[in-house]
Amino acid sequence: ERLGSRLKNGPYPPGPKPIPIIGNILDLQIKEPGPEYAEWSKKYQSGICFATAFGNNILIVNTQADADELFEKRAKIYSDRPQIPMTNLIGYEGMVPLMSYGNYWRLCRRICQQHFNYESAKNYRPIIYEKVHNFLSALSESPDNFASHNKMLSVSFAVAIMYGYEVKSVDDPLIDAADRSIFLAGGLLTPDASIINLFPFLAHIPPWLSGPMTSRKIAAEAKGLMKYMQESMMNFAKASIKSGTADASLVTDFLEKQSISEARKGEEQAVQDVAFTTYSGATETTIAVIATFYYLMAKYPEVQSKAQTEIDQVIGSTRLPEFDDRSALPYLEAIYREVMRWSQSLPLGVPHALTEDDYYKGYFIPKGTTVIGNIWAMNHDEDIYPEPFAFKPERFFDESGKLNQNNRILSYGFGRRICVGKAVASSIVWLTMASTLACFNIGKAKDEFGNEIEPNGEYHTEGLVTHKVDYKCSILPRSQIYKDLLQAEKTARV
Ligand code: HEM
Repeated sequence: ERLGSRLKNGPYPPGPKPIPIIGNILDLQIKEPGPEYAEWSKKYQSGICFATAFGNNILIVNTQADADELFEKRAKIYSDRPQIPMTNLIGYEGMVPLMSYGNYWRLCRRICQQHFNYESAKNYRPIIYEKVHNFLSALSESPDNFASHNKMLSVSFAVAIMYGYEVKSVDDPLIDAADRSIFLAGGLLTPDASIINLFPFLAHIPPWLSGPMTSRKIAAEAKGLMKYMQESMMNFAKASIKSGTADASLVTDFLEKQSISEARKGEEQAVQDVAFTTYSGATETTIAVIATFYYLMAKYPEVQSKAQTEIDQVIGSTRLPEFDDRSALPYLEAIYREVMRWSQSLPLGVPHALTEDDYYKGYFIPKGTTVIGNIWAMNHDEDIYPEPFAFKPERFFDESGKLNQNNRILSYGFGRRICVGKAVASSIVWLTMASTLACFNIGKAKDEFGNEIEPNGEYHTEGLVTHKVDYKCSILPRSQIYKDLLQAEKTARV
């Protein structure tokens, strides 16, 4: 049947030769798929490569030009998601990144857009200032607890803007429940380095092969924890409205609106789904980017001191950086772009799926194909980024010394499924970078004999997300003035 389809419709794009029945499963089960798939493009002389596994088709898109053509120009048919049967068992059918391209996704995406677009992202600025300054204060008190402070920054921000909930510590039971649920779900949706996410068929393999009873138990636990977090947060939001203490947030604003006018059918469920999605989408990714930034500042002191000189010249040392300073700090902007290019928290993005048969560059791509935008490959494309493994913010300047036009952050993905929180993410990451460089010198940690310790440069992948492995670095205040400024802010908030 497959051969008949190929003869009738034309060849599939090139790729490794499949083995009967299992297809390319062995080619796909690899530790670092981003670089490996990028190699396929060199080997097969094609920006798009094709593979199969147990009858499921996978298209790997390795170049920006092909991503633009398929995900952007042909967005109408390249915006679905591969359906993973485990999703419903875990109760994650309300997660926006996993939803199929239909009316319920449209409703959720519209809610996200209303709340996270560039203009709306400005409404979150007061909360971003508060959370970033809390983070810096905590760092100045206990710099060795960087990982915990970094987590606190992202989770406390996410639940504040979604539920108006204030996290007091990263050990908050509701945060624990959400994180454990996401961890367990990640293992089920992408066992064996994201295999089920790529090949939904595998979720149907017989019990004696997959041990689904264990999977079902884990799925039930993940679902229970997610429901516990969601319901507790909703109850908190309702109680805070009743007592007149509610802070503005997606959920509290919705509940208040609902009490005075009829909310659209299905909207309450959508608001709940968006809130939990935002928690999971906004936390791990942001944590990974900020951990990478601190690592790179410890590794590249010359980049750090150039940015600090720029900050000192533009802002001086009598106040902390503000969002209105952003356009006056081009070198810092280049650092933001380069950090986002150099490492990506989602190296293969989130897989899309094709809803109709398509023809591209003389190749046939069948309906239902899982389409992976290899962000890693595009961010390491030597034609666009010479010396792609070097950390060089200078690559974002033109010959006249001005920031160049390349301001597209590929790490946010593609087309109609592009990260809907990118304006919010950019704000929180940028302010963290600017404020960190104003307040601290990041350097290599030293051992007991005063020798510098190289920070650990490793990453590890859990599900689709790549995390920075913990490392040691030294974080020292640049001056008493910043310490006093942070202390004054903290006192004002209390
Ligand atoms: C630096 C941090 C972040 C990175 C690198 C990132 C990256 C991504 C990527 C690669 C996708 C998939 C795009 C595609 O399918 O082509 C995505 C989707 C998504 N992101 Fe983000 N993200 C970040 C932060 C955030 C934040 C802060 C929010 C919420 C405020 C958010 C909400 C979402 C949602 C809801 C989706 C699903 C969109 C859909 O399927 O329609 N993300 N993100």
